[in-house]
Amino acid sequence: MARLSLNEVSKRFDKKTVVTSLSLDIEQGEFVALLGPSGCGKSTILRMIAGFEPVSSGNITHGISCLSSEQVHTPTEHRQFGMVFQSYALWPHMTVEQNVGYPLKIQKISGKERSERIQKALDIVQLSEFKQRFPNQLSGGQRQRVALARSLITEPDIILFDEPLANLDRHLRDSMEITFREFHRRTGATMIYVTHDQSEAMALADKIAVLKDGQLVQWSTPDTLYHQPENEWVANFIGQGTTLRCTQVPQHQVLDSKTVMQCLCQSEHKDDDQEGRLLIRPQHVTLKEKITETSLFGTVSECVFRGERYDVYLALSGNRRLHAYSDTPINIGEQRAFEVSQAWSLERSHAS
Ligand SMILES: Nc1ncnc2c1ncn2[C@@H]1O[C@H](COP(=O)(O)OP(=O)(O)OP(=O)(O)O)[C@@H](O)[C@H]1O
Repeated sequence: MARLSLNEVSKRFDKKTVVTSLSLDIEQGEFVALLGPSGCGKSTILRMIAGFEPVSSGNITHGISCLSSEQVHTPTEHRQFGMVFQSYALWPHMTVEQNVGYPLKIQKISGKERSERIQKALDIVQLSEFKQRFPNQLSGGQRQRVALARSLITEPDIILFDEPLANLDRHLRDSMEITFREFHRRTGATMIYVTHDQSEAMALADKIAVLKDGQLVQWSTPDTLYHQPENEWVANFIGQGTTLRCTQVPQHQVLDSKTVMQCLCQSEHKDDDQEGRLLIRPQHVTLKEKITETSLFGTVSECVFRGERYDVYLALSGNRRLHAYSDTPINIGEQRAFEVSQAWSLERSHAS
C-alpha cells in the first residue's frame, strides 16, 4: 500500500512564497480534496504532485520513492499518475475510443490488450456506445467522462483532478459528482481533487485539506470540518451558519442547548469584551412564535424561498444576525423567539 506524503513542501515563484511548509499524508485509495479560495495555491500543489513544478523545499514521497525534493525531480511521465483537467484536454480529431486509448499508444500497447482495456475504461464511465463519436458530438459531462476513462486507462495508483467540474452547470455537476463517487469505488485509486467549491469537496472527499494563502488551515474529514471547524475563517468558508460574538467560552467544544442559551443571554447587551465565538448552524435553530419573558428573540430581516425550505435571517441585539430555517414564510419585521439546540465554540481566528 503506497502512501503519498508531502513533507514540509514549500513553493516560491521568484521571491514570493505561494505554498508554505505543507505536510499531508494521503493513504492509498483515499479521495482527498484540496479546497480553498482562488489563489490559495491548490493548483500549484497539484502541479508539484504531478511533477509539472519542482518543489522549492521539502519533499514528496510515494511509498518508498522520493518523487520531488530540492535534489530530486522525477519527471511527470515517470510518475504514472492519471490526470483530469477542467478543460477536458481531449483531441478534437480523435474519436472517443482513440482519445481514451492514446496513453496506451504512447506505451506501445496494441491489439487485443489495447481494445480490452479501452472497453473496460469506457464501461466504467458508461460510454461504450459513444466510442466512435468525436468530442464535438458529446455534451460537457460526456466529454469529462471520456477524460475520466483516459485517466484510468494506464491503471494509475493516483489520479489528479484540477477543478474538473468547473465548466459544467449545477445540474450536470450534481450528476457528475455521483459519477466521480462511482468511479472512485470501482477503481479504488487514490484521488486528489482540487476545487474551490466546498459543497463539491464535502460531497466527494474522504478527507479535505483546507488552504488559505498557501498554508494548511485544517486537514480533516468533511464531517469534522463542518461540525468542528478549526477557526472562524474555516467556519465561514464551510457550509452555512452564523458566527456570533459571545462571552468567553471554552474553545473547541460542542456546547449543549442550555449552555448556548445562557451564553447568548449573558452576552445579549454587551458589545465589547466579547472574546468568545460561537458557530451556530441553521438546522440547530428552532423558531417559535410565542415570545415569553425569558425568551431570546430577534426580528426577521430576510426570508428567502429555497424550494424545500425558507432561509430566515433574524436581527438580534448588539448588531448580530442569526441564520435559521423555516418550513413556512415569515414576514419581514416579525419578531420570533428562538432556541438553539447546540453550537460549536470556535477559536477566534487571528487570520480572519
Ligand atoms: N508560474 C507562476 N509564476 C508566478 N506565480 C505563479 C505561478 N503559478 C501560480 N502563481 C501564483 O501562485 C499563487 C497560487 O496560484 P494557484 O494557481 O496555485 O492558486 P489556486 O488556489 O489554484 O487558484 P485558482 O482557484 O484561481 O485556480 C497565485 O498567487 C498565483 O498568481
